[in-house]
Amino acid sequence: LSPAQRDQTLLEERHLRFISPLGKGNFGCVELCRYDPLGDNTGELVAVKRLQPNKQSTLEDFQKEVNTLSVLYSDYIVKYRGVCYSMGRLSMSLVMEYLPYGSLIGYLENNRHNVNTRRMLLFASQICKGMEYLQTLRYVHRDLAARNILVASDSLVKIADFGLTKVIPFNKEYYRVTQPGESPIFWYAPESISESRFSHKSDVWSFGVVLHELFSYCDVNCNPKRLCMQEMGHNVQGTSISMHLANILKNEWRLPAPPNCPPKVYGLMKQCWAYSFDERPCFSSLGNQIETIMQDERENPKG
Ligand SMILES: CCS(=O)(=O)N1CC(CC#N)(n2cc(-c3nc(Nc4ccc(C(=O)OC(C)(C)C)cc4)nc4[nH]ccc34)cn2)C1
Repeated sequence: LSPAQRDQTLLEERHLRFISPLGKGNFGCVELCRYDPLGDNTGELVAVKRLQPNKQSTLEDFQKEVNTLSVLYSDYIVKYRGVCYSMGRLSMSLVMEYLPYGSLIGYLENNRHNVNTRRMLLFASQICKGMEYLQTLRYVHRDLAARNILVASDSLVKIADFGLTKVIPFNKEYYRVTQPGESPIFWYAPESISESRFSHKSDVWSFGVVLHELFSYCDVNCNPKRLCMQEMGHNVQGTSISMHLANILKNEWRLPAPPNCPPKVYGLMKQCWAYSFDERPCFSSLGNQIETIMQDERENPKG
């Protein structure tokens, strides 16, 4: 964006009217606000991510997240609306479109009985398209999980929360992080767990875990962390949890098929969970396979 255009996305803190909290994470929180410059309640509802300045999260990291989201244009990625500086640029807020149905986890828990296989496959194909777009810009999301997928309507989901997103350098096919921080290791590919290597193919692994969450209706009793901890036995002595997890994955253990999950869908998950990253499918191949399964579902609906 040119400096002049960029100013359009420079919003004024004083026009943001707080309404209610929407979500919370380790480095920030998200609020529902109305951006109401006319002061007559005709302004747009927006989701505002406030930076919780603490030791880990810095203004610099947050600025990178804003810079990432501000250049992404996809129907399947939450829209950037602008940025607000406050405390004389010592703090900032990221303003985004408000998605009324909230996170995929809450949506599936509350709508379990009217979300059938076809709808789940539609959501899966939308996430896949969003990830395919991200890949064209050489971004790896690094935190693809149902908790970071938002529901715009009964037939549209979007990828959100680009706090861990990194650009892969042009001379490499992966990104290596130094400080793993609060890692969601139960969504991580083996090479991400043991070598902190992140690539489009490690995002594909996480996509497989999101498929598992989708077809488990995000049921808390069979979420990835719980199933992995059960497999490892809760008495993980000595070896760190991540070492233990890396071992069971190396010994070919994988998340079990969710109850009533169509075999072809579990087959997709298994492809995403190929131990070596070059055997995992790319997002465009996954998208095509999902479309094919959707076609079969249309012809002989089971779920
Ligand atoms: C990681 C640290 S984080 O703190 O930055 N953080 C958490 C995060 C995880 C992700 N993604 N998050 C994003 C939103 C969010 N929510 C929404 N709408 C809704 C609509 C309804 C509801 C709802 O019913 O909620 C209750 C509490 C059950 C009543 C919730 C949210 N629209 C959005 N547009 C852009 C972001 C965004 C919320 N949490 C990102």
